[in-house]
Amino acid sequence: MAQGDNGSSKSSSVTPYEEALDALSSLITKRTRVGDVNMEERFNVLYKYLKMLDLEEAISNMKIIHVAGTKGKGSTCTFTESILRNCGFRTGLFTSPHLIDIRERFRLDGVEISEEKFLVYFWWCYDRLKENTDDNVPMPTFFHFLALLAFKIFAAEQVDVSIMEVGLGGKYDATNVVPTPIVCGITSLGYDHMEILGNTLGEIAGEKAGIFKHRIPAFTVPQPDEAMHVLREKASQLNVPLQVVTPLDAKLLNGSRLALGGEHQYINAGLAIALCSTWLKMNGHLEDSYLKHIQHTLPEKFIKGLTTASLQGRAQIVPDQFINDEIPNELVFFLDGAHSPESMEACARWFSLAIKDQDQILFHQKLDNSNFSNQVVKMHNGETVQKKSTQILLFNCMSERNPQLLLPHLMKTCADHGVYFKKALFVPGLSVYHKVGSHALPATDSDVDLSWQLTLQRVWENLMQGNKEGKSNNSAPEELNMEMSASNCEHSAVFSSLPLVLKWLRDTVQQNQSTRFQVLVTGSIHLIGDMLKLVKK
Ligand SMILES: Nc1ncnc2c1ncn2[C@@H]1O[C@H](COP(=O)(O)OP(=O)(O)OP(=O)(O)O)[C@@H](O)[C@H]1O
Repeated sequence: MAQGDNGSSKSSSVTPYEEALDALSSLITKRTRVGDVNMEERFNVLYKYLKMLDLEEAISNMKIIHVAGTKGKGSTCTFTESILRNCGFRTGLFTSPHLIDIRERFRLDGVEISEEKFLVYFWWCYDRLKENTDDNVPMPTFFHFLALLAFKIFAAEQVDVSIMEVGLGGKYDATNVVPTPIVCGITSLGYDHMEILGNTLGEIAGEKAGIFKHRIPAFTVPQPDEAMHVLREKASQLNVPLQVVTPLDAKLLNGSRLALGGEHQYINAGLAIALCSTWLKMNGHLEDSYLKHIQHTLPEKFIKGLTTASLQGRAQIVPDQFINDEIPNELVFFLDGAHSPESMEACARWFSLAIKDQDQILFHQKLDNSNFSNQVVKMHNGETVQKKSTQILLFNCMSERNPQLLLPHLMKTCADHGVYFKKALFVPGLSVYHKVGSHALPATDSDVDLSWQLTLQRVWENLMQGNKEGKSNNSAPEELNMEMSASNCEHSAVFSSLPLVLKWLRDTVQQNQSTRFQVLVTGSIHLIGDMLKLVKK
């Protein structure tokens, strides 16, 4: 029987799945900072766990694609999985973090693992580790356990290819126990997790290049010189043939669109194509000559993979279901889990283009269906007015991040595209980051500490003061009633919870029927997960 956090037995109302999540939560420890612990020593313990789980041989036989990087790992892995699945292979995909359910991290043939299978493999690993660990070799930490579980699942399910996304860094990441991957990929590098990985791009690149293995081919995307220099140096030390892949040329998709939105996805797609073609070649499925052609034409199965892949919370557009029944498309959420300066820019570019695209789509819908009046709205007094779009920012980021870096990148890139936010809303996350399952939800809304959100608000208001010329191009609504916010300033507001934000947005939409609200939700993948839980109910 699993024990609760306070040591008491769980009541019988706890489902087996919740019971497993409770056990998983017990493995969560505070994140290690450099100097706290010997990273190498901690990494090396993983080999003991592999032995306990009898996974050593299975891992060395797996046909693994291993991907590290700062931005685009999840997207690159998702494209890679989708391409190889469409080529007819059984796939296993391990990614992080998850948005709503931990099982999103383990996909078999493109679908998250079923609860039944998860439970079987979970307890198989957990129980064995419990039996074999002690004070000298304690239970693995949360992420170590998840990576071990992924290896177990993919081995037992006998997938043809395992695509493993590094959780953090590379060299000492739990996924790096793989001895001989088929091919490695390094996505776009930038500044993130500097407290753990180092302060320069060179140091960060060095950590990520820690996934390179002797003579195993590796690919990367165009990188800043400082990072590329280190990647090349590390590659040559290990005789790794390292190639730089250019972004996918959109023309190769024969008029279709990439399934994941944003210009940056062409970089990730280019890398995914290189990883897949190398994996196919190394496993005897592609001729060399064919690989040369791939620069000029893409096989249909590759196109299908790239245009049907799916990943939640990255450039995802979700119309609010609640509003939609009555007034279509008045409140639309643009969700993107960007949380580093570079990804903020990518996200801002995507949002700025996507809102224009959305207006286009609605305009065409109107032409196709004369009853669907989305550009023009009839007011209570019978008057018809032209509908306007207003942009709202909904933001939160973890306190380790520097809002002085993130928010200016976001504001400037949007402004460069002529997009100005009517209001920025700051709100704490709903779930507790370091818990899973029912533990992830706080017991009560009261006593929420809003000091971080008030700091974010100050940064935003200062930016707006310094940017007076960047006036809003949204002419409506004139007044937004911010009654429910904890702190209302000229350009922003702080709310104490996401449900309150959602209620305020829905009320505001009702009160401003001539306006379409386009809400960019970003800054934290956890915020995106919380938002999806609320709006997709
Ligand atoms: N090649 C890229 N260059 C810059 N930004 C990118 C790129 N790819 C993705 N992004 C941005 O990063 C966000 C996260 O994308 P993705 O999940 O693919 O990356 P990740 O490396 O797995 O990130 P995480 O740090 O969340 O694990 C996206 O929502 C987008 O804003």
